[in-house]
Amino acid sequence: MTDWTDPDTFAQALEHVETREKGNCFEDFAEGDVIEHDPGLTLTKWGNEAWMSQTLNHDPAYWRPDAAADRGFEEPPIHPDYLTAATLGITVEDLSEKGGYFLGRTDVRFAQDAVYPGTHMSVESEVVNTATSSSRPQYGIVSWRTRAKDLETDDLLMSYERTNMIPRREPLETDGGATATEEDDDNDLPETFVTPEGGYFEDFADALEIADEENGAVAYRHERGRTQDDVTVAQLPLATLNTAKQHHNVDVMADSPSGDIVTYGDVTRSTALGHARSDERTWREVGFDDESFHTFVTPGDTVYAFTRVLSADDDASQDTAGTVQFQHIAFNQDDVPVYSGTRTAEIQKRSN
Ligand SMILES: C/C(=C\C(=O)O)C(=O)SCCNC(=O)CCNC(=O)[C@H](O)C(C)(C)COP(=O)(O)OP(=O)(O)OC[C@H]1O[C@@H](n2cnc3c(N)ncnc32)[C@H](O)[C@@H]1OP(=O)(O)O
Repeated sequence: MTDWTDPDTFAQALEHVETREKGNCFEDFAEGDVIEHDPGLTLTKWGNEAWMSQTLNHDPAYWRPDAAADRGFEEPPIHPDYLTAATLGITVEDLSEKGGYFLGRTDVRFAQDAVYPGTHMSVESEVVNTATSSSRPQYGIVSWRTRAKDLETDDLLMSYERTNMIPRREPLETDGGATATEEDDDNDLPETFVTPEGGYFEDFADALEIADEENGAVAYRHERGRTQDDVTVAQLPLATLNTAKQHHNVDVMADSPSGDIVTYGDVTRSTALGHARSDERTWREVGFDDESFHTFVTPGDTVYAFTRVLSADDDASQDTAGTVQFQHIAFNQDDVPVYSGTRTAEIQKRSN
């Protein structure tokens, strides 16, 4: 009788059987398609705290009831980064499990003042664009508009537009691109770099004024770094039901360009944002735009953050805050940018 567990026999069996594949290829997406994502996720205090602790988002308003009350929350709410990561995590099985890389995201907006633990989410995505990748004929580029709702009330919680590279079932016959353009080496970095004196709205507004007078920029780096480990690379994305093999299958990823599992883009950006927020008095997160993931982050890499202050506007949802627009750049131990994006946040005023 055949012993199917004999290693030689089993190796032969593996050669002959089909693999029950997961995920969709580029050809499976057509503009206008709406996909309702099956996995549900209940936003838990545990998930929230695991995410925030490991990404160094230690703002007391998300941890302590008294600090939450001071900020106008009923209880410590779900952190906007965890809400964002959990929304995207649920979509991976349908949208990008085939192996697509998360290239970027824009128009990230939060529809509620706060979302609380215990909220059951339902998430859907609409295909808004499909495009040929001129540089990589084995991939296409797909963008989706994703919306997360409260399953019970149907209220919108958040939405964004995300873009991924998605493997084609049939690689396109092209010359492979040759689209590289001459890099423009000219940079127009200012001579003066101003650092705000503190983390209140006025500190950012004052720094912008000084920079303006000196033809400079408000730009600085944050001291903290977070080295990527099993928890950040594999555990955090899996806790959002993100099934992307990039984050947890070392065997498959050994043959990929990164040669290793890679950090979930939302972990990279949330970690950099955590560093930045530790140097400011955040009141509310308003939104994010033009987010890009420039290169891989792998276990052992350290994520640092750099901030540029773009504008400060004395207008917010309440008088005790103003609105600041930042550009945040996450970079690694070799000073290579791995993520960039603009962020709009309400920042507390000093008089508060
Ligand atoms: C959740 C998840 C996965 C999932 O979801 O399941 C993850 O967390 S995974 C981890 C986070 N992620 C990464 O680790 C990727 C880091 N990144 C890279 O490693 C490199 O980026 C690359 C190897 C992928 C490509 O490398 P590269 O080929 O040198 O890159 P580029 O030439 O810049 O871009 C190629 C083509 O993508 C177009 N393009 C770029 N950015 C955008 C954008 N923002 N919007 C629309 N189109 C864009 C570009 O316009 C070009 O288009 P063409 O092919 O037509 O020229």
